[in-house]
Amino acid sequence: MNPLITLRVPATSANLGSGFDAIGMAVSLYNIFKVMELRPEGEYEVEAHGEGCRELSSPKANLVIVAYEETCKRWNVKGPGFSLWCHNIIPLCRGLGSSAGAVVAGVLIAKYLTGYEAGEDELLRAMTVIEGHPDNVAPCYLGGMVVSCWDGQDLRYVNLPALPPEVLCVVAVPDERVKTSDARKALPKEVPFGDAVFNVGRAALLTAAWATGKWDYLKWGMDDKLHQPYRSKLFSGGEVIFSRVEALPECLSVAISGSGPSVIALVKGTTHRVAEAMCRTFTEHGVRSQFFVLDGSAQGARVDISMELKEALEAVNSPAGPSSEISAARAGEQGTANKAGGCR
Ligand SMILES: Nc1ncnc2c1ncn2[C@@H]1O[C@H](COP(=O)(O)OP(=O)(O)OP(=O)(O)O)[C@@H](O)[C@H]1O
Ligand SMILES: N[C@@H](CCO)C(=O)O
Repeated sequence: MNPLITLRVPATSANLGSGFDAIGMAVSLYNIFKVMELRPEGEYEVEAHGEGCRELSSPKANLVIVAYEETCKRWNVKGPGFSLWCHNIIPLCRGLGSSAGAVVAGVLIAKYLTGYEAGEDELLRAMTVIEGHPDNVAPCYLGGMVVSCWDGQDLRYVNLPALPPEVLCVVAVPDERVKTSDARKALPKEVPFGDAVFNVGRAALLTAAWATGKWDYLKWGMDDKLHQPYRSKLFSGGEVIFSRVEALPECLSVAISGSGPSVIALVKGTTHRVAEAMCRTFTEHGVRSQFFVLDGSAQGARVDISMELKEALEAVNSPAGPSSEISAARAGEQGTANKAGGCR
């Protein structure tokens, strides 16, 4: 059966050190979501593969569906239920924006299943309200490197130029999870004035250096005193990994990716020594890890709408609802609800 809607969303690395809650970049690792068929309002099925497939197979626990429902409520529109097929490559709770990818997908599905006329600004606002901060959802939706500011109601955002091909992102992902909500609880309620001033300068330098290609300034520009000193204690090896990786001349800069525990290094030149130093640090602290060498100029969310969507929406919105014969035949083709395959 052809999907009615196919979405591809990139992973994102937020903060980049100094840009807490404001700066983020899309990287070339993608989740795929497919809306396979429509169902009556409030009825969902999920077939999840890959990362977290067991926990994400329950519609109630699946953030794509939660975000879809919240968006319909925000826009005060009724949307049909649907069966969702997902292939998740982005590791969960590792600081690579898995939740943002799910939120972006849920909001976009709401747009296409309800026909609500939301432009780019409203889509990004709806995504930010659900995620709580814009620095993952903005690059996930728009692609590339994005600077964004959110006051709880309005959002301003600017895309910076993409990383040049000679600068790559090495991301080491340890085999332990840190939920963003826990990583936020580890932050202090107040910070010394000097630390705030430190970060203003660093974040300004980061964006100016990025805009003008002064990559050698990243080591300064990505330095941070607002969150990394507190969060590096939350994962094994976090307190030593930076100094080891920064010592390598090919490493331009290193930061906790998002709320951690993954660590991202921007590298000019060969990547293997940086990847090896990161993974060795995790191994020495008793944690297995994997690494990815990623492109930091990834495209944002991509949506493909099938020709059959209009017809399917008309059928589900008709007073009789979807024909039970069609539903039965499609359920037979698709297999049982919540079927999980290729689980990791
Ligand atoms: N592909 C997905 N489909 C549905 N829900 C997802 C998916 N990926 C993540 N989630 C939800 O998001 C939660 C993880 O969000 P969390 O913000 O803690 O981590 P993260 O987004 O991976 O990291 P960070 O925000 O630091 O980049 C999961 O526990 C799950 O509830
Ligand atoms: N800015 C967010 C990104 C992770 O979602 C944080 O660091 O908590």
